[in-house]
Amino acid sequence: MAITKIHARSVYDSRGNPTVEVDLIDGKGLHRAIVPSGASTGQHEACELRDGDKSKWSGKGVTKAVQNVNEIIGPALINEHIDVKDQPAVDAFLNKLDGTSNKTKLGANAILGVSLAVAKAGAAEKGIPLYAHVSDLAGTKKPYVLPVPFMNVLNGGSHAGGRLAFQEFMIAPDTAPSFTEAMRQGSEVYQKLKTLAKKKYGQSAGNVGDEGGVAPDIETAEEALDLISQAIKEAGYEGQVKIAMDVASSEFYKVDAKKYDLDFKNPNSDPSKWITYEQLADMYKSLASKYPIVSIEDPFAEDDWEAWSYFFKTSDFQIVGDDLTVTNPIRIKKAIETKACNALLLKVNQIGTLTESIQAAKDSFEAGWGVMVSHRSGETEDVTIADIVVGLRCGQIKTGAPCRSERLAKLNQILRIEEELSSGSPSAVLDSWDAAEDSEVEREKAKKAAEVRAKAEAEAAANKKSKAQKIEERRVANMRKKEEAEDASSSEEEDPSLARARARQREQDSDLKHAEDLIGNIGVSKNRSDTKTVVFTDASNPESATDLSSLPIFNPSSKDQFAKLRETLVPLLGASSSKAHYALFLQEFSKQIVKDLPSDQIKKIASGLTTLSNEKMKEEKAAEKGGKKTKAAKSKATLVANRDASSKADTTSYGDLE
Ligand SMILES: O=C(O)[C@@H](CO)OP(=O)(O)O
Repeated sequence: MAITKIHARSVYDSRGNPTVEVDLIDGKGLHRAIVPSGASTGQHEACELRDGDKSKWSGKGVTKAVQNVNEIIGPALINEHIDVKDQPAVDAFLNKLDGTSNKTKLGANAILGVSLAVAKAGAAEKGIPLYAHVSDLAGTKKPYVLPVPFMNVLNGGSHAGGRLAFQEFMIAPDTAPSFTEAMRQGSEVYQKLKTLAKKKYGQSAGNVGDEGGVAPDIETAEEALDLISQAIKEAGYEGQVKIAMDVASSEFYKVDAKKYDLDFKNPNSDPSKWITYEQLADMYKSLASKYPIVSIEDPFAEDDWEAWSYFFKTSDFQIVGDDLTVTNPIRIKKAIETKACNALLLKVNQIGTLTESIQAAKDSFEAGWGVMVSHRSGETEDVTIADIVVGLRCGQIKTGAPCRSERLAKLNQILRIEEELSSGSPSAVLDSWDAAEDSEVEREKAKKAAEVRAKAEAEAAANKKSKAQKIEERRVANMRKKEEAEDASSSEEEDPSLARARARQREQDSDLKHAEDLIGNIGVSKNRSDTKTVVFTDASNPESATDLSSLPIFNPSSKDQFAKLRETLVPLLGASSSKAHYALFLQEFSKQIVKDLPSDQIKKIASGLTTLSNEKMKEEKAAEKGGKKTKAAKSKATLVANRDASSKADTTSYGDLE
């Protein structure tokens, strides 16, 4: 069914900040999606395009993203006539239209709004619920799995004004016999907790944070966990309702010191008390020995890979990657390879399209990971993630406390789905967990299959390589034979000048052949004395050849001569930087050009590039998002916001954190 109209507008999220809403109209009607927004965002997330005009919405306007939908994405997509049921084709088109690796041109918020609206249109055209359409797209097995709701009932870190460093304390009713029952248990524990918090810490402790959790001014994780354990006990669910934490530790990681500062909201925090990742890991293990903790998210900072791998090796609960993996297949791959965690926090706006989100989940499943679908701290009435978690059969969702409508909208949608799926029969969370256990087995099988496939692919690659080598050997042997034959005949009967021309041509051909993988029509070949000859041929006149290696500029030895070489080459090569193949060319080129260096030198070069890439990313983010603050900057804002805070919970400072 053809799309007749795509229209975006700026609406507001749960923090009162502008966000993108997209309406898509086709023969089936109107399909609407609203994009969420994070506060403790990972540095590696896809670009959320903000206007940056400080005179309006403190720079948080999304008019550019809206304009990109209305003027670029909408018309282009309508013109393309892609079937709305073909989500991968739509999302591939959107990515191509954007053309950047992190959606910095059009904005991940603009792209995601369209991607999700298309998904809803696809479901409507098929006449099935969105979760069923997502399930089709992902190829997930049936029966559907209803998720365990991980409810964030106590807020700390950068989501609250108190001194508590850890960001989220969640309850997980994972033994409830149905989603409906899980919700009842969660809501009862939550109400108990609110009463206890107010009793112990005063009326303001009952004020709720961005995600609906209470925010008492407590200092340590133990205090928070004691309070929650007591609420679970008093509600009558001891042993049944478990606990999970999102530490969001990037917020209190001191990059230079490589340490974690649990007192990060105190501007006069004592550096001698900052702890190493090993000490933090020990703290988690000691907490888990006292409280029923089943899952820890972001236990270490987003780039502290060593700490993640250490923790993975030495602990046995669910370790969830959020800022670490940012729903990005490349970072997920790295986390799988380095054995950094065993679960993914899936946030659609971290990557920007439904297809890539599905891929992130599938990659995670294939590695035997768990997947927890997640809201953002800035949410809306849009409930798409409820359908995604059921459609992908993830078995886990975190979407805040059972409080505040933008949180409950998702949980209420799952209640509807449960009703629809069970039609009154006791379909259950327990069933889901049984099914989830089944899927554990399936995941294990899938993991094995993937290992076998990887091995086969590696062998195939090795075979391919030796085949290529054989072809090359055959080519060289044939050429040698031909040369010998030609030399023999030319020495017997050929005109000497013709023979010379032929020899020269042969040399050029050989040079060109050897260099075909390097740079266009520049040839590289080893001559007999083992110095490299580099011959440039003019395609329009093959007789004209220049030996570049004989030019002094290409034989540098002093520092100045190398500088001269760099000044000559950089503008020559850099002039092509906007061309499509440039990045690919550079990847291969840089590999070849450093391959004779010792490993420590290569490492130095690589780390220089990483630093450059980080700086670039920051600049791009600042420019494209209109000066959106980095995590470090946000932490600073937190310190400032709390400098004069009284010992009571300061919920007014939530806004300052953004
Ligand atoms: O840290 C998180 O996991 C999320 C959601 O709870 O917070 P934010 O959306 O602010 O990144």
